[in-house]
Amino acid sequence: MPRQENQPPARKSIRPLASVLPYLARYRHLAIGAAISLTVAAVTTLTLPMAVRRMIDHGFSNSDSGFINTYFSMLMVLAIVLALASAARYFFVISLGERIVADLRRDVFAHVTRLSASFFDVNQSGEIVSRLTADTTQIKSAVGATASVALRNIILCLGAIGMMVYTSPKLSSLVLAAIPLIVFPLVGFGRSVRRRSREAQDTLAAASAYAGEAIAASRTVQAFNGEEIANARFGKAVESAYSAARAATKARSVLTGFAITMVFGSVVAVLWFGARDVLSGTLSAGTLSQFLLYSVFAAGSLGALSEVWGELSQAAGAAERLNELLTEVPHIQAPAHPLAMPVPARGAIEFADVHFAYPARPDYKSLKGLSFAIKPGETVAIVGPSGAGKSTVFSMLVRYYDPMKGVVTVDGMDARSVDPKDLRDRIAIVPQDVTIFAASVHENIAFGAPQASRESVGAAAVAAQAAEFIAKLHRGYDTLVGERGVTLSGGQRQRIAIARAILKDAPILLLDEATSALDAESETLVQTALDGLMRERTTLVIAHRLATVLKADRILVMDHGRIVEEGTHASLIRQGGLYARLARLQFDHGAEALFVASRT
Ligand SMILES: Nc1ncnc2c1ncn2[C@@H]1O[C@H](COP(=O)(O)OP(=O)(O)OP(=O)(O)O)[C@@H](O)[C@H]1O
Repeated sequence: MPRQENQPPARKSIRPLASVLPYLARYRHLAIGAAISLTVAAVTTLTLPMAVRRMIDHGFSNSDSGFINTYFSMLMVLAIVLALASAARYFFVISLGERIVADLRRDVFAHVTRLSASFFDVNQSGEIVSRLTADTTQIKSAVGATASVALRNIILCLGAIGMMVYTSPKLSSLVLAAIPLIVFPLVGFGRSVRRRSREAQDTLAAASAYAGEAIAASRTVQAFNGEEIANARFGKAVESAYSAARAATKARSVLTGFAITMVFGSVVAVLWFGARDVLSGTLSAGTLSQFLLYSVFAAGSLGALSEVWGELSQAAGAAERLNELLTEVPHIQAPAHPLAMPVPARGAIEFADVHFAYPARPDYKSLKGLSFAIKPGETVAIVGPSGAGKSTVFSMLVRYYDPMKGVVTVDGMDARSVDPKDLRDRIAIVPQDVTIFAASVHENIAFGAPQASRESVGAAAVAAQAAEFIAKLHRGYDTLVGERGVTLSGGQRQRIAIARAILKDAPILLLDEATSALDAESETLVQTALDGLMRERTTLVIAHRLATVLKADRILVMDHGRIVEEGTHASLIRQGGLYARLARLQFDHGAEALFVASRT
C-alpha cells in the first residue's frame, strides 16, 4: 500500500512549515494584501455587535426615524466593507497559496531531475510523484485557506474576548468559567474526528493506488482474465473507504451536536443571567445583545482554531517530506572548476582499473579492475553472461555513478574533472529498453535537441528507417504516441530511439542491443538504421546478435566485472573459452555453422 506510507505524518510541531517563508517573502505584495484584508474583515466583524447594541438601545427607543435611517445606512456601509474585505482576503490568500505551490512544485521537480542514479535506485518514482502532488497540495491549503482561517480566528477570538470583558466584566467572568467545560470535550472529540478522517483518507488512497496499478496494467489484467479479481479487490477497497468515511462522519455529527448543545446551553445560561440584570435595570438590552454576539464570535473562532491546528500539523508533515527531497544532494555534480573537453571531439574512451559497487549494494562489486581502451571511430562489441557488468560500463561512461577506484576517461579527460553536461553531449545512447514519452513523434525524436528543425528531424527519421511508418501514422510527426509509446510496435519504438540518437549526432554511440524478438523485417530495418548510425563514430555495443559481433572491429568478453577475453569472432571461437561457449548458446543456428566454419 504505497499511498498509505505516503500520507504525511501529522507532526506535533509546525516548524517544518518555516521552509515556506522564503516563498512568502518572494510574493510580499500578495502576503501584505492578504494580511490587510484579513485584519479589515475581522475588525469590521467585531464592530457589528456594537452597532447592534446602539440600534437596540437608541434606535428603537428613539422615535426619530432619521436616526434609524442613518444607522441602517452605516450598517450597510459596514456590510459592504466586510464583503469587499472578505472578497479581497479570499483572492489574496488563495492566489498566494496557488502561487507558492506552483513555485514549490517547479523547484522540487527541477531538483529531483538533477538527482543521481543512486537516489533513484533506492527511491520509488510513485513515492516521489506523490510528494510532488499530494504533499504540495497539503501545503497549498495550509498556506492558503488554513493559515488565513487561523489568523482571522485569532484576531476574532482575541478581539471578541477583549470586547466581552469591555462590554460586561461580570458576564465575562461567567463565560470564562464555562470555557473549559466547552473546550476540553471539544478538543477530545476533535482528535477522534481527525483520527477517523485520516483513516478514511488512507483507505481511499489505498483504493486509488490499486486502481492506478490495475488501470496501468489493463492489458495484463485482461490477458489473465483478471477483471473479476480486480473488480472485487477494488470494490472491497472502496467499501472499506466508505465505512471509514462513515465512521468519521458519525464522529463529526456527534461533535457538531455536542458543540451546538454546549454553545447554545452556555448562551442561554448567560442570557438568563443577563436577562435578570436587564430586568433589574443594571444592564441595557442592547449591551446584552452585544455581549451575546461577542461570545458567539469567540466560541465560533475557538472551535475553528482547534480544527485549523490539525490541518496545520498535517501540512507540517508534508513540508518535512518535501524538505527531505529538497535537501537531497546529487552525488554526481560538476566539479567546482570543470575542465574543458578538447575540441573537436574525437570519441576516445578508456577504462583504467575501474572498481565499482552500486550504492544500493555496497558489498558486491559489479566492476573489479576493468581496463580497456577504444580508439576514435572503432566499433567494439561487449559480450558476456547476464550480470557480467556490461550495462554498468555504460552507466560509468555517462557518469551516472563514479568509480570507487580507477579512472574513466573520454577524449583523454577524467569523467569526474569535466561538467557532466559536456561529457553527455558527446555520447548518444540507444538503450535496450527505449524510453518513449507520451508526446508527439516529433517531440520524441527531438528530445535531446529541442531546437531541431522539422527538416533535420525528418532526415534523422529517414536515416533511422522510421520515416515510412511515421508517414502512415494519422497525423504524421504530430501523432501522439501514448504513454510509454503504447501505440507503437517494439521495432517502431526502437527506430524512434535510433532517430533520436542520430539527431544528437554525438561522436560516441552506446548501443544496448535488444534481444526481444523483432520480426525479421523490422529487425532488418533496425539493423540498417544502426549501421548508418555506427558509421564514423566510436561505437560500443552490448551485443546479442551474431551480425553485430561479426561487424565489430573487436570483441571484449566480460565476466564478473572484468575483461576475460578479447579478439575477433574467429579468434575467440578458436580459443574455445567463454566466448565460444556463450556464442554457441546465444546465437542462432546460422552461427553454429559459422563456428564450425571458423574452427576448420
Ligand atoms: N542499480 C543497481 N543497484 C544494485 N546492483 C545493480 C544495479 N544494476 C545492476 N546491478 C548489479 O550489478 C551487476 C552487473 O549488472 P549489469 O546490469 O551491468 O549486468 P549486465 O552484464 O548488463 O547483465 P544483462 O546482460 O543481464 O543485462 C549485477 O550483478 C546486477 O545485479
